[in-house]
Amino acid sequence: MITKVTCALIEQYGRVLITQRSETMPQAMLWEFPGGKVEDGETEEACLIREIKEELNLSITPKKRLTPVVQRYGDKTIELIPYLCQYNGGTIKLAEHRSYHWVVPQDLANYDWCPADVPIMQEFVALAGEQFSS
Ligand SMILES: Nc1nc2c([nH]c(=O)n2[C@@H]2O[C@H](COP(=O)(O)OP(=O)(O)OP(=O)(O)O)[C@@H](O)[C@H]2O)c(=O)[nH]1
Repeated sequence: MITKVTCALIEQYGRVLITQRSETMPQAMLWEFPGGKVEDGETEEACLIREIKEELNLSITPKKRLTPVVQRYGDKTIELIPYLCQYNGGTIKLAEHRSYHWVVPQDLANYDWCPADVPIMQEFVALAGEQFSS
């Protein structure tokens, strides 16, 4: 069975929000785009809005679906579904994560990522590059 997991690429002032998983979470200490598992009967967008409120206390609007990544972790397989998201408001309060950074696209490759996030991070960097060259 494939578990659907959404993740949010929340942009503000040319930076994107990334979060570091805590010592006690699977993929401990690695960086990710925040999000979580889609519940039964829930849309991907509703899942993101709920997870980002629960985990970070932020209000967002999902704007554009990027390319999903299927990743095997041991005996579990996830489909990680990324969305570009608009930040609407709120002050970050970390409920689960160890830390967070607002990062410019050219610095994203310097972080130690969850394996599933690497292609998503690269797609985002390519999109950000297009914006500046047009
Ligand atoms: N949220 C999130 N999870 C990710 C990312 N990349 C990645 O491999 N995962 C994996 O996706 C799975 C689900 O993540 P999660 O644990 O945050 O989800 P959740 O809070 O809804 O679930 P839980 O309450 O059962 O732990 C984990 O195995 C996690 O390691 C990512 O960018 N964001």
